[in-house]
Amino acid sequence: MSMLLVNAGSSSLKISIAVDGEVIYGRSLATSVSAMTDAEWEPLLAEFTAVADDIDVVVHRVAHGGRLFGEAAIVDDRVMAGIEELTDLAPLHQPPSVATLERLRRMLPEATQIACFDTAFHARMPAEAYTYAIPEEWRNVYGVRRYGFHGLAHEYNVREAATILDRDLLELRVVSAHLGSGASLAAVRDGHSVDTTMGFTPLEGLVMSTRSGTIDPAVSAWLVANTDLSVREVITKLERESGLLGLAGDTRMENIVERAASAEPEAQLALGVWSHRAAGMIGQMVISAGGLDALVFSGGIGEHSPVARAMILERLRPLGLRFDERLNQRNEMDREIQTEDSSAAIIVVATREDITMVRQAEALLWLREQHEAEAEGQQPPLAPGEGQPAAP
Ligand SMILES: Nc1ncnc2c1ncn2[C@@H]1O[C@H](COP(=O)(O)OP(=O)(O)O)[C@@H](O)[C@H]1O
Ligand SMILES: CC(=O)OP(=O)(O)O
Ligand SMILES: [Mg+2]
Repeated sequence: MSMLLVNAGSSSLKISIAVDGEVIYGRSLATSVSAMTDAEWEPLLAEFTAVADDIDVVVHRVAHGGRLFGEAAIVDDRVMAGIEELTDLAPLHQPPSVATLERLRRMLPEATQIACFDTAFHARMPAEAYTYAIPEEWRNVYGVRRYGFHGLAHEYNVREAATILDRDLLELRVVSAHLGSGASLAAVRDGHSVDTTMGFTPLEGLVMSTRSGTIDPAVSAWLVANTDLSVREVITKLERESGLLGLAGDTRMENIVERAASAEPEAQLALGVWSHRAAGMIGQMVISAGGLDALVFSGGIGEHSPVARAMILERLRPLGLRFDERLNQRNEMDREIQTEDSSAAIIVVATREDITMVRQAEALLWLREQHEAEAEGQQPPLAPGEGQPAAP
C-alpha cells in the first residue's frame, strides 16, 4: 500500500511517500501552500507517482481537530466541514491544510484521504489541565478550552525517547520540547499528554518565531480600547509580528544567537525572554508529568541550536539536570546529551511527523477493515506491524 504524507504548513510544504509502512522518499518546499495552483501540483504528484506507482492513501497533517476529532479520521464531506469550521482557531495553519485537502480530494479522487490532527495527542489531558478558569457559558456553550498542538511531533518524540533509552513508554515521564518556528511543550505520562503549553489556539505558551506566546489576556482588550488597532489587527500582530520577530526584528534563531554573541542588547534580551519562558514552562511540565525521566528537544531550534539548548538547560540546573557541553555541541540526532550525574536523560531527536502520520493512518485503516469484516461476518484482518492479531 502506498501513502502520500502531506504536511502543509504556514510557509512550507513537506511531502513524503510511504510504501508498506516505510517512508521511502521525501521532499520539502518553502512555499505558501494556499497560493499553489493545480499546475504547480501536477509535476509534484507525477514525481511521487513515479516513486510509488499508485497512491492508495493521502494522509494530511491538520493542526486543529477541536472537540470533533480526538483521533485521525477518514475525510468525507462531513469531516471536511468540521475541519473548515476550525479555521479561525488556527489562522496560520488551518487554511493551507484545508486548501490541500480540497485539492487532493479533487486531483486524486480514487485515494482514501485521512486527516491526522495535531490536537489528538492531547485529547486525554485531564480536565484540570485543559480547563481555563472562565465563566461556565464560555466553557460549555462556546467550547473555550485548551487543546494543545504539535501532537504528531510530540508523539514521535516520546516514542523515540523510549526506544533510545530502551524503556517502556508507559513507564516514562517525558517532557517533549518541540522548538520550531511554532513551539510547544508536552508533559507525557502513561504514554499520553497530560499537559501542554499551547491552548485554545497555537498562540499560547512559549515565545515563538512570530507568535508572542502567553501574555496577560487583558493586553488585547486594552489595546483595542486605547489605540486605533482593531481586534483583527491586534491578533494579527500577536500571531505574525511578535515573538523573536517582535523582540529582535528577526525570525531566525541562528541570526539572533550570532547577534547576541556580539553583545547586541536587543538580541540578548530576545534570547533571555525566550529561554526564561521555555525553562519556566518546562518546570511546570515536569510537575504535570509527576517528575522527569527524559527531556526531549526537537524542531528547527531544538535540533540545530546548541546555544539555545544550553540556555534552557542552564536555567534548569535547580531540577538537577546536567548536560555534557561536548555532546551538546556535536549536534547529533537521536542522541542523549546528559552527564552521568544528571537527574534525567536529555535527548535531541530529529522529529518526524510523517512517521506518526503513517502509524495513525495504518491503525485507522486497520480498524475500518476490522469493522467491515465484522459487518460481513468474516474473520477480522491482522493488525499492522508484525502481523500479530492484537489491536494497534
Ligand atoms: N542552525 C540553527 N541554529 C538555530 N536555529 C535554527 C537553526 N536552523 C534552524 N533554526 C531555527 O528553526 C526555526 C524553524 O524551525 P522548523 O522546525 O524548521 O520550523 P517549522 O515550525 O516551520 O516547521 C527557525 O526559527 C530557525 O531559525
Ligand atoms: C501548530 C503549530 O504551531 O505548528 P508549526 O510549528 O508548524 O507552526
Ligand atoms: Mg513545525
